[in-house]
Amino acid sequence: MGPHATHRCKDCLSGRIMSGGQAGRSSSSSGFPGFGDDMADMAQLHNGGPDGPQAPGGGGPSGPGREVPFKRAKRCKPYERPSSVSRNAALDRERQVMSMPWFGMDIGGTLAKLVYFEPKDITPDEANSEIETLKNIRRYLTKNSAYGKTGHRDMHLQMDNVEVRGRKGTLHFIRFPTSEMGNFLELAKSKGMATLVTTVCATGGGAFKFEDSFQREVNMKLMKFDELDSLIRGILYIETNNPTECYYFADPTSDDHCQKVPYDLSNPYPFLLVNIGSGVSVLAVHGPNKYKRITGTSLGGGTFLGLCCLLTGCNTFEEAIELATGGDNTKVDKLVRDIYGGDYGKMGLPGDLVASSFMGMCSFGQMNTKERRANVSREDLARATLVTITNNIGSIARMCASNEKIHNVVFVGNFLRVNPISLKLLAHAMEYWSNGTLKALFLEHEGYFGAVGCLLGFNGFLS
Ligand SMILES: Nc1ncnc2c1ncn2[C@@H]1O[C@H](COP(=O)(O)OP(=O)(O)OP(=O)(O)O)[C@@H](O)[C@H]1O
Ligand SMILES: CC(C)(CO)[C@@H](O)C(=O)NCCC(=O)O
Repeated sequence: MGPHATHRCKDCLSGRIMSGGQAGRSSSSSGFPGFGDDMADMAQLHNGGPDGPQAPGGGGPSGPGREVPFKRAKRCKPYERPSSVSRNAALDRERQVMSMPWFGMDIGGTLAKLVYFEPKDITPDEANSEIETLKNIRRYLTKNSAYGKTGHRDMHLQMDNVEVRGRKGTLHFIRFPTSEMGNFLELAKSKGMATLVTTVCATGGGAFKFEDSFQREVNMKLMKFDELDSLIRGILYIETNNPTECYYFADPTSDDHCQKVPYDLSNPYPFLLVNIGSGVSVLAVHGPNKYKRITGTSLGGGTFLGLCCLLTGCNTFEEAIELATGGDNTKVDKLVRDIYGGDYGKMGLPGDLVASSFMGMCSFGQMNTKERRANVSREDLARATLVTITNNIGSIARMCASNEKIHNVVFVGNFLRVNPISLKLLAHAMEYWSNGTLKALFLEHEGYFGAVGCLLGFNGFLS
């Protein structure tokens, strides 16, 4: 589609974006088959530290001041024979983590993601010696799809017959709002978790925030992992284990011809990774242990949900997306053609491009603003909010990809859950504004990679 063509896709409307390895299988000294000792290196390599103060301009992308150039992998320390005390502590750790049940948890700003590994290769001896509590927990998790009022198992994402830490089994994917952590811990307690000696692998900000509550309420130790290390590790693992994990959209703007097409991501590097959670992190990934966080923005999925609730009175993400699906952002936004009467041809800006988000709502925007406001529905407001947030993220992603000279842009995070409008908008934007040189890629397990990555990890834990 050329710059002057009209953008007619109902999913995108005028929401065009402006301006725009394989997981290791080797055995390792950790004793966890499938994982090398690369996590420790990874922790040293990445720029995972806190970002420093918010850049001026508030919600915009965190600026170049936050960039930290690639650090070279530190050389391994010369081998020192571990003392018997530290050896015992390490063995203790390993024993705790290896004892079932195996969970990986990513406790984010909005959603907590819990990945449960159900072993399917249990020997008769093991089955006999397994305590009742453990059997009950397994039954409870695998036979239900809802837990309490707000916990859900995403059954369509379940992965059977996978290998984790040398065992064969099934991965189950469960989520609940982080705000319900108190109830989650209550539930875990009521199922007898506190009677098991358990260490849970955990990541995300909540692994730090809720560490004491886990210990106090359910006698669980958290083995903490960095969220971005875990994210990448999880992506590589799931991509390796699911041949249809990665896809792109062919013809994203066409209602009739738009198609989801599988994409082979087995040689992924380099790629730009855009994680759209409550906030957004943008990473340049050059190898399994080699990445940097380029930038981020606080205008993310949390912003969409917050603004949408304020503007429309809706209460859930699902409701917000449903409203947006029936809305028209051109009733709310000001388009290039509202300013130019048509295209701004010299700069390649088509008339149906959003020139200014939400400007149609403000008093100096239009002569007939009052009537216009009266004509705007909740659906239109939801759509405009979704398009605004998506466009902004797309624009940042595009600039980062071009600065880093990277062509594949992988979008993940739960903002993309049940959200084909944003998926297609991002797909179109990457392609259109790069003259076809950038490709937007998406992954089926959207928001679960961090939880999977830390379930797999052992080396590289933070404490
Ligand atoms: N059922 C849901 N409830 C709330 N938000 C949802 C839901 N489903 C999808 N979302 C969207 O996903 C976003 C959270 O995504 P995700 O779980 O990837 O991030 P997070 O880990 O909570 O946040 P962060 O990584 O920034 O700490 C929400 O802000 C919202 O836009
Ligand atoms: C703070 C995190 C990393 C928590 O997951 C995420 O919400 C984020 O990347 N926020 C954007 C922060 C910024 O760079 O402006």
